[in-house]
Amino acid sequence: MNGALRIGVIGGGGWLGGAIVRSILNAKLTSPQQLTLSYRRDPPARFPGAVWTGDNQELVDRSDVVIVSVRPADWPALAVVAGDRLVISVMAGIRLGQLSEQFKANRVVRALPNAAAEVGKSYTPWVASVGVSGHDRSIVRSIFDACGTEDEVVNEADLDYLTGLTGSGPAFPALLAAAMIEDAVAHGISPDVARRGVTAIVIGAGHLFEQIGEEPAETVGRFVDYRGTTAAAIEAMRTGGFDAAVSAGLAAALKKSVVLGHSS
Ligand SMILES: NC(=O)C1=CN([C@@H]2O[C@H](COP(=O)(O)OP(=O)(O)OC[C@H]3O[C@@H](n4cnc5c(N)ncnc54)[C@H](OP(=O)(O)O)[C@@H]3O)[C@@H](O)[C@H]2O)C=CC1
Ligand SMILES: O=C(O)[C@@H]1CCC=N1
Repeated sequence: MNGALRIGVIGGGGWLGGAIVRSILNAKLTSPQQLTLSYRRDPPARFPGAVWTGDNQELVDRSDVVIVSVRPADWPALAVVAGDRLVISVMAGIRLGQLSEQFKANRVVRALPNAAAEVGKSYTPWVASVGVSGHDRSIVRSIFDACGTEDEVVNEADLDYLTGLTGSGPAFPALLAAAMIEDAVAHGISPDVARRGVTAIVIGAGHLFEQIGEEPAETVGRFVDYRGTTAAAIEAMRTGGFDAAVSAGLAAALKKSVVLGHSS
């Protein structure tokens, strides 16, 4: 990808939009001067050299690629014409057909990064409309590879499910970690030690999956077979409804993802 690509990010000062901009700049996909970012209220004091505007049509006109990163409830108010530009939405729930119609564009991609984009460790599934070319696909890959890893998926139903699984995903180890820290502190462990220990566990488990390539289910099975403290904990957690709670949570996220598209 060359540095001349003109990229616009609608909502570029937000949580996810800002994380994508930082990743794009770190990867040198473009220069600050070729970036146009939009805000709603006040121009954020971030990304020196980039052009900030409150006018989204100006952003579109200055860009070859337009990333849309406003909340689903705010996107109906975005009355811009993208024409032949590549439009990449990272909004949960909003469908390709809705995007094409609203932005009057036929090169449209629906992607779902996650909060780990802030540290270049997002996983981003994405799906493209029929008008998206091979060259467009390489642009999409380069943007989301800059944020972590990515996969093109085959249909929007997969993306709806993955919105709840990987889009929401960093919150789930955080939920487990928060519960573990709370339990440790309740047992008299100092909050610092509890936090350091639990953080090391989350990172260590991730590295085991990534570097050794063991399936998580195999890890669990190895510990269950060991018949020690871990097996006792796993069996008590499962008896307490752990697997059912995870399934119920992911079903709720999927439902919300579909509802977001219908209600926006
Ligand atoms: N955060 C996450 O972990 C993830 C978020 N997403 C998706 O990313 C999108 C953005 O979410 P997130 O970054 O968390 O939300 P934020 O609220 O942090 O960011 C949204 C930004 O959009 C701005 N904005 C709203 N309307 C306009 C407008 N008309 N023109 C220009 N800017 C506008 C807001 O400005 P202001 O502050 O002035 O209102 C805000 O800065 C959502 O659709 C969400 O579904 C997807 C995956 C993960
Ligand atoms: O919670 C949310 O709605 C956003 C979209 C997916 C992940 N975070």
